[in-house]
Amino acid sequence: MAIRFTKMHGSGNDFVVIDSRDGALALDVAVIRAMADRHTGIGFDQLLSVEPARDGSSAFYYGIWNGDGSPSGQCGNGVRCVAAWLHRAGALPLGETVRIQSPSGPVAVRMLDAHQVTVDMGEPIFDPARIPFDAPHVTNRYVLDVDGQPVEIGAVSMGNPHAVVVEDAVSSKAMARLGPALTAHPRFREGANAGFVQKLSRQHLRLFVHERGAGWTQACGTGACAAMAVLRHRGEVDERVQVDLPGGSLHIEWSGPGQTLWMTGPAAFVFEGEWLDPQRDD
Ligand SMILES: N[C@H](CCC[C@H](N)C(=O)O)C(=O)O
Repeated sequence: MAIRFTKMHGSGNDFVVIDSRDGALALDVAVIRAMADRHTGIGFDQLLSVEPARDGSSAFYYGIWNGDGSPSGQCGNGVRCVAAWLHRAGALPLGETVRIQSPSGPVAVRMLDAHQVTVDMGEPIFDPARIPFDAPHVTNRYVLDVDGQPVEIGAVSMGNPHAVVVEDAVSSKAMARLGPALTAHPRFREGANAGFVQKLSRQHLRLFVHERGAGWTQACGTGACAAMAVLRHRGEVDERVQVDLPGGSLHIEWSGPGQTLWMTGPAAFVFEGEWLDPQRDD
């Protein structure tokens, strides 16, 4: 079966976007993993499907799968690309705010221009039971045992689970080991995206993320939201923060508990193509 797709990226976090507004898409894990392969497939961090709305108040629903085939509840860079894709398809006028349903709930997107998107990401969730993260109650800091070593983290959900390590200078060797270890830590029973954030000032962060289901990525939108939210919750950053990731910068705005968090950043088109089922013999 041939599947048409659009290749996109948000600050270097790359995606395949598939039009399933007719609701007909049915992909199994094996096909997603084959498409994700950067040698024998298309290559992507996540696959995003644009589907008919599943509730009365959203314009569309979008599905999210990591390159390893695992599902996710939210994708910050991805939903900006879905918004730009809808705009290019004539389904989202510039400046109009539209609700898009995701597996973890609705977000609201607005095209500032053809390549910059601002997203109401909802309120960061610190309740361990909703992250999910194994802890008796909410605190600003948790200490995990990683291979016998104590590691201090913040834990938060943006519709997907995040472990945030705040370090002044994370050695790349330590980070290379800690990223996968935190992603697979048993206290995150559904896994976690592991962010390593350096505070350059109260308005400026540098972030590296080892993503659940995708590994180290050029950028992680929910990771940028999570890192800012953890530091804001500790009172260590202002309500408007620039987050620099290897692939680009995102702008996060959150005044605090009870308020919604906004993320603004780019969305870029790369190419369009057709996935040919590798089993086809023609
Ligand atoms: N790996 C994530 C999903 C993609 C998140 C990231 N690409 C973003 O921009 O937020 C997870 O399994 O929760």
